[in-house]
This record gives sequence, structure tokens and C-alpha cells, in this order.
Amino acid sequence: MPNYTNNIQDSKICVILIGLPARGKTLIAQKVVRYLSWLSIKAKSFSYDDYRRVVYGKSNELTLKDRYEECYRWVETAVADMIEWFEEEKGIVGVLDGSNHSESQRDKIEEICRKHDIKPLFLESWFDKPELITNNILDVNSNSPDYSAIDPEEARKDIEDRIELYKKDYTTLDTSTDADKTFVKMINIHQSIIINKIDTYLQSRIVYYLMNFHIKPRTIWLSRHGESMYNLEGKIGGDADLSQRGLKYAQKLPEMIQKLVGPDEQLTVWISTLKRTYQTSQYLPYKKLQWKALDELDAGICDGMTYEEIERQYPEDFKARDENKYLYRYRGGESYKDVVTRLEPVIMELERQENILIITHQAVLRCIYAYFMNVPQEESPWMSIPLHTVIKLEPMAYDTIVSRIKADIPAVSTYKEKGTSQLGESTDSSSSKTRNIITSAKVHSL
Ligand SMILES: O=P(O)(O)OC[C@H]1O[C@@](CO)(OP(=O)(O)O)[C@@H](O)[C@@H]1O
Repeated sequence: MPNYTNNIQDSKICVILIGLPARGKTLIAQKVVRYLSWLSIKAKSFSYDDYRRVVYGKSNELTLKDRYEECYRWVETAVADMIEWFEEEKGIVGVLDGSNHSESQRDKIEEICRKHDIKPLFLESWFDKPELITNNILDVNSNSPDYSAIDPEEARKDIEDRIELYKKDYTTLDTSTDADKTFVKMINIHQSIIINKIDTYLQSRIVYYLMNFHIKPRTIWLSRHGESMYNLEGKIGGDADLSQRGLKYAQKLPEMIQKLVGPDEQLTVWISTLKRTYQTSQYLPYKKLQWKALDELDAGICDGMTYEEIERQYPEDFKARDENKYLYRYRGGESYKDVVTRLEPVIMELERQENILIITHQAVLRCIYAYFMNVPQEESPWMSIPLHTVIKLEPMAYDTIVSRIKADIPAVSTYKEKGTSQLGESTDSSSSKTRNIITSAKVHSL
């Protein structure tokens, strides 16, 4: 299993965004940081707008001209903070989210990076499609804190004025004049992408990611398989069949999904290679695809045991897993971190696709959910992903909207709370063991 963190130990990268206002720079910066953080690569975005707001308040509290002429001040602070972060927090990828439109400003940043042994990667978002620009202006208009209390028409005018002002000394990247620079130029997001002088593994990972994601509206549906015989018995792993209630969920799923998705919408169903996900998908009238990478976390020597048996036979392992569930690797099996690594191609393909329903397992769904919802690693293995519930994810420009739809078919809870003994030794009366607890999610039912 490749370990990205070890492979990239000695390379530090500064992604320097370039582009006029309303070119999707913040969206790109946030996506790159979220993707790298999910892969345990320490990444952080330094947004010039955030720095400017701290010093000068919202954009309307500063004249356009001042904002333009004074910008070097907050750019300097952002770059200095980024360097400190690289050094003190062992950062790997810093992202400078701002227009960086003039060559002289870019040269200065490049020089600082080289002095600190940080490789600069320029990333330009260049648009020439008027409809794309209009959409982005509307997006900035409704999402930026600068415009939250301003009339939308006034906000639109401010953004357009800023675009015109920044155009004055904007220079776009070019393979002849910037041949010695490492850069990616995205034209109209993905219409075409120019790549120049990419020479490290990590740079190529970032570029590959940039080439794959799209920004069209779509929905990702997630569900665990129906309740399995192993779930009923409190056993983990294995390749058990569905229980009677699990089968009921499989039978209800087509009606539920068709109602949610709409009759004319296209959908592809992704399942694992384990029987319980296939059986759950069997009545769905959509194209299906099996992924080995979607198989449940491998519990190694504990496969087929209950949590209680694990605690009795391997008390140290039981404790170690509770202490660091993300990194704990079952003997002969996997950790959550290992699952994330093997899920990377799934995420990459998900970024390229439109509507997808994924029917998979508790641990795998936690990892996928964590990617979209930016959940920190120490929390993700403890998230509640109940059985017989569909999760709807709608990725938007700046965040993801999530809702849960319960099938109203009872199922056991397979959730084990942190710090709870399965041997009846818990002192915490609110904590639950894992068996025969009917799932009750705070969601609407179908
Ligand atoms: O990491 P924890 O919380 O143990 O959850 C993972 C476990 O969930 C289970 C159920 O207990 O998954 P599944 O969705 O496949 O039924 C186990 O097979 C698996 O080991």
C-alpha cells in the first residue's frame, strides 16, 4: 500500500493562484486543500481576502483604488504566515489564494519560496466564456462575506469594476515567456489545460486532481448495505447475506431512490464485491459497477468476531483502536488511513462523474463522507452512519449540502462508542453496546 505522506516528505510546494476576480480561485484552492488533507498531506489555504478583511473590514469599507494599491500589504502578511506555517507546523502544500495578477508580485513570491526551499507551482484560472464569468460573479455575489449585507446589484457592479481594474496589469501565463516556471493554466476550468514543467510526484498528483474535477451540479447518494446476518450477530467483517430486514430495505430502495432522484435522471450504482452490497442493489433498475476498493475495512485476524470477543482475546488491540481509530491497523488487516489510500481512485472517478449512488460499508462510507464534508481524521471513524438510511450529498461551489433520508425499516445499530467496554465494565450510562438497538436518525423518512 503506497504511503503518500512518506513519499512526499521532503517536497514543500506553494500553489500560487492567478486570476482576475470571479475566476473560481477560492473554489479551486478549497478543493485542493480538502483533497490533500484527506490524504493526510498537510495543506492550508491562505486567502488574501481573509487577510484584507482583518485589516480593513469588508470591501465596501475601502475604496476600490485603495484596495488595489494597498493589496501588497496583506499579500506580504499572507506569504509571511505561510512561510511560518511551513516551518513551524511542517506544512507540505500552502496555497496562496489571491489574484497574483502582476508579474512583479509573482516574481517576489517566487523568490521568497525559493529562499525557503519551497517549490512554487503557479495555477492560473483563465476564462473567456462570458456565461462562465457571469455565473462566477453570481457565485461570488451570493457566497462572499464582502457582499453579504450589500444590494446584489451594487455587489455585481463592485465585482465588475474590480475585474476592469485588475486587468490593467494582469499578465497571463504563457509557455514561451514562462517556459522556466512550473505552472498549470486552466482555461474555462476544463476546456483545455496547459501544463508546464511539472517535475515532482506531488505536483503531478495535484495536477491530476485538477484535471479531473468538474463543477456541474450533481448529487451523490450514499447508503450502507441492508442489515446483514453478521450485523444481527454483532460480528464484524465477513461476507454474510442480508437479514430479512436487510432484504426489505433492498426491496424498498428502488421506489425510494426513484422518488428522490426523479424519474428521468440518470444514475449509476457503485457497489463493493461483497454479497451484502450486491444483494442490496439487486432490484435497482440502473447500471451497476463493482469496485474492490469499496470493500469493507479488512479486520485481519479479528474478521468474523464480535467487539466483545476482540476485547477478550486482544485487549491491547481493542484499547489501541479506541485510542487512535484512524491509524490503528488490525493485525493482518487495515486501518482507516489504509482505506482512504485505496479509495483515492474512487474519489477521483467520483469527481469526474455526475449522479452516483454508492452502496457500501460503514467504514468506507465514513471515509467518503469525510472527503466531501471535510471531516477531520480523528473524528471521521466515529461518525454515525446508520443502516437503512440514504445520505444525499450535493457538492456546491463552497461547501456540500447534506441530508439523510430514513427508510423506516428497523435495523440493529452497529455503532460502538469510543471508550466503551463490551464486557459490561462501562461506567458511562449513556454509552451503548452494539447489539439490538434500533437505529433512530434525526432525519425524514420515506
Ligand atoms: O470501524 P468500526 O466502527 O468498527 O466499523 C467498521 C465495521 O462496521 C461493519 C459492521 O459492524 O461494517 P458493515 O457496514 O460492512 O456491516 C463491520 O464489518 C466493520 O468492521
